[in-house]
Amino acid sequence: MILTVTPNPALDLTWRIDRLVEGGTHRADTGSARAGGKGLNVARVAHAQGAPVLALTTAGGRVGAEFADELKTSGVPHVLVPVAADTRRSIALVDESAGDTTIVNERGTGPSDAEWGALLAEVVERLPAADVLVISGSLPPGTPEALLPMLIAVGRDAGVPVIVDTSGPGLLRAADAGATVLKPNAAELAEATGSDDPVAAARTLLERGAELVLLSLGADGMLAVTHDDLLHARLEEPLAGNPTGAGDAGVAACAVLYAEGTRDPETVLRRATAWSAAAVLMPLAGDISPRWTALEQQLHVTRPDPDQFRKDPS
Ligand SMILES: O=P(O)(O)OC[C@@]1(O)O[C@H](CO)[C@@H](O)[C@@H]1O
Repeated sequence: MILTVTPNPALDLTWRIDRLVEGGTHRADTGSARAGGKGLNVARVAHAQGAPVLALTTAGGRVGAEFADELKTSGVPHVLVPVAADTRRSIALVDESAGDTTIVNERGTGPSDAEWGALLAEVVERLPAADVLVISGSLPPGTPEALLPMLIAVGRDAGVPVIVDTSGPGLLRAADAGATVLKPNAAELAEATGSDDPVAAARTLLERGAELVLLSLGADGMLAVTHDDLLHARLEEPLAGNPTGAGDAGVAACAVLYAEGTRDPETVLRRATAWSAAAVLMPLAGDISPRWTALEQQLHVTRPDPDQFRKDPS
């Protein structure tokens, strides 16, 4: 079973608009509201592909009630730890003409120490049945620094691989705490390490303890960086659509393979890139298109020159 933990869940609100105009008023058909946050998306994708999952997160207030309702309807197995603070919202405006999406993520309100304790206790209780632990998404303001290392430590103590997709200082903390796989995007990695050389920055995460860094490059595909290899997977032409949740689909692919005992970096990279691309074809985060198998076959996988990913300082 894949156990996902989402420390900062969100009710994902998505609207499709013809064209985003800064400062303009937009009209849209009724939008959708879905229980989101990165770990929820990972669980949804893996569940839809037939993998056993359990999504663990918190829910609180009026927004949390809507979040819980939608999650129940989705059929994704889950456990919600009740919290006092309102669950946050994440707003996605899908610009149909530009083919891109603008996101506003509320920062969220952190649970109390007792509520964090209850979430951690749930993780510990469920871990014996898990084959992999996924910790995904941002950490709400006020999250104790020790929380992420503690979550990773309980996963490691249970003997399961721990996959972490987070941003900010949490990324380095996760590497230090012994996360098995890290999945930053290029901007998150640059921000956390201060380096304009993504491959060198990914290798610093490996030195801190990870065995694999999956680095998403948006339209340019994904890199798999290990201690002794560098692989790049990409499609000939990038796909147009809604990229929200594409990275989560990549994490789901990695989790499914790790849960099955497949840790070969090239296999993981191919599946993660294909599921990410297949997510772009779907209107909402948390879904992937059945075209993923065809996309996987169309991928170009190379051992590139690491310098080609360096950001030109000019
Ligand atoms: O604020 P975070 O946790 O970094 O991101 C939250 C979020 O934007 O990420 C998902 C897409 O990856 C959305 O479903 C979700 O609400």
